[in-house]
Amino acid sequence: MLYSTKTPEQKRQQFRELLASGTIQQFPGAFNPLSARLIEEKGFPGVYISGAVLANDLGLPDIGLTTLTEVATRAGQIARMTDLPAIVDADTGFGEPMNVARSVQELENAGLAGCHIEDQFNPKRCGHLDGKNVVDLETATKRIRAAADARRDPNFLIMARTDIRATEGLEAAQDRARALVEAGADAIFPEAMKDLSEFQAIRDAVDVPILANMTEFGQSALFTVEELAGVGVNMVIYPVTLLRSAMGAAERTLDAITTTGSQEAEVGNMLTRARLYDLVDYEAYNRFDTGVFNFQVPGTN
Ligand SMILES: C[C@](O)(C(=O)O)[C@H](CC(=O)O)C(=O)O
Ligand SMILES: [Mg+2]
Repeated sequence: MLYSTKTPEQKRQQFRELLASGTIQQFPGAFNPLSARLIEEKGFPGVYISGAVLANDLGLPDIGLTTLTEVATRAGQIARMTDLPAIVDADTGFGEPMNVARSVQELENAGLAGCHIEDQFNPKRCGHLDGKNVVDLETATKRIRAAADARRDPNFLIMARTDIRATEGLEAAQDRARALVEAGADAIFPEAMKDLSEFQAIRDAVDVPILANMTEFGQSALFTVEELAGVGVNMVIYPVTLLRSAMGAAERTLDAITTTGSQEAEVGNMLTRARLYDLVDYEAYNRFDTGVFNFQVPGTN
């Protein structure tokens, strides 16, 4: 009821244990707080919060237009609706290394279990598009060092994302991944890997957990969780998947209303009223209300 029953510290500890478990972890992307509850109910171990989704949800393209305040607020709303650890996409960290330090503290305050910070130039773009630029090694490592030094909870996970594969190739990505770990990264997100052997190459380069981004319509094929586990990937995200599904469903329903004059044809695909009430834990609020209001004050009647 109301919100998570676990503290952010407990969730960060839980996240560290999941990553150390030796089993690959699947984190679907929540597009709002309610979808985080659905992810938890379906048995997933954690929630991803995508920068692309946060931007697109506001009707904006994913080019670094969202502010730290917007991202921390929305990510916090999502994180507090679930007992699962939630990690957030912090883009380039919202500025210079000093800003990155502040960003990490704000995301800690918002109850997140970790974040990833990438080595793109600002304005950044989706990692699966052409025309990306990455910052030099010194700038990239300074961002990560600032992030790692700024956290107060040692379990808050700092993941370094590198976009360098697209511009300088796989060996450069291996070198950069090693340098980012050296700078304090707890995990590596190698962006836009072309095939499984590339994930394997990153696995061979570093000892920390690595993440695979299974975003649709991108550079990587949609590998199965078994395939990714086979090359040593520790966690996989489906960042925009639920937003794409939900918006696809919304478009079909709007078209049905237009073409048939009613939404009737789509009702079977909708979450029922009962399921929706279930997700918001309606029943528990009823019980709470009854408990509060059904009492007698001794001696007054
Ligand atoms: C993972 C990602 O950074 C995101 O914001 O979700 C995006 C996803 C996408 O645009 O499909 C990315 O840059 O890969
Ligand atoms: Mg992003």
